[in-house]
Amino acid sequence: MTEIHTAARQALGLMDLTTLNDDDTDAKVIALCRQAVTPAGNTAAICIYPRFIPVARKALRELGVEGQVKIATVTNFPHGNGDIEIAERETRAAVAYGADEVDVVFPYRALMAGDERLGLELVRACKAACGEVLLKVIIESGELKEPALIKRASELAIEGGADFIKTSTGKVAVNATLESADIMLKVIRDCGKDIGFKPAGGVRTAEEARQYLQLAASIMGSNWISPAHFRFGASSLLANLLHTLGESDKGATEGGY
Ligand SMILES: O=C[C@H](O)COP(=O)(O)O
Repeated sequence: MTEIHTAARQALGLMDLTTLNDDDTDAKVIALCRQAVTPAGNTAAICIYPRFIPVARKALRELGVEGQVKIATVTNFPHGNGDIEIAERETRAAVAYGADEVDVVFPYRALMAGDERLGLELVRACKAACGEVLLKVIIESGELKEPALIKRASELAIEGGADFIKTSTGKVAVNATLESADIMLKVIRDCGKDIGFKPAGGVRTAEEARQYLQLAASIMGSNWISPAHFRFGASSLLANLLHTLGESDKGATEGGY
C-alpha cells in the first residue's frame, strides 16, 4: 500500500463527516449517515446541526452503526458570540437531543479584544453542560490570525475543560492551515493533559489529510493518532479519500453536502 493509500484509509476513520448548511434537511442528513458507512470503513462521526440529531440517530440505528459512528453537533455556531448563558443552554439542549459530541465556538473576538476570562468561563460552562459528552472547542484560528492568539485560545480552551481543540468552523475566509495546526498541536503536547485535535474546514484531498497526519505524528508520535485524539472536520473530503482508495464514491459528492 502506498503512503497516500495508508493516509486515506486512516483519514477516513478519523473523519467527522459534516453537513452544516442552512438548507440542510432530514433527507440530506439521512444521506450523510449512509455515506458515513463505506466499503473502506466507517467515519468516526457525523457532524450536524442539533435539530437533526434525532433523525440521525434513527438512521444510524437502522444502518446498524449506532454508537460506532458518533453524532457530533455544534453550539455557539458559527458566530462565537460571548453570551455564556446562551452557549451553555444550547450545549445543554444538544446533549438532551442525544449528541455524543459537542463542538462549541470559542468567543474569539472577545479574546482579540483582550478578554481572556470570557472564553475560559464559556468553555467551563459548556463543559459542565456536557458532563461525559465530548467537548471540542473551535478557536477559529483563521480569524485569530496571530500565532500568540492561536496559542492563547488553545490554552484557555484546555484550561476550561475542552477534550479537543478544533481549528475552525469552516465558515470564515481562512480555515484549517498547517501553520495553525502546528501551534495547536504543540500546545497539546506541552499541556500535560490528554487533549485531542481537529483540523476543520477546507481539508478536501487525501494529500492534504496526509500532511496533517504527518505533522501530528511528528509532534505527538504516530501512536497518538486515533479517533480519541484526532479528527478531520470535513464536508467534501470523503469522495476524494474513496477515490484514492479505489472505492466507489457514489453519493459522496465533492462539496455536495
Ligand atoms: O467542521 C467542519 C467544517 O464545517 C467543514 O468545512 P468544509 O465544508 O470546508 O469541509
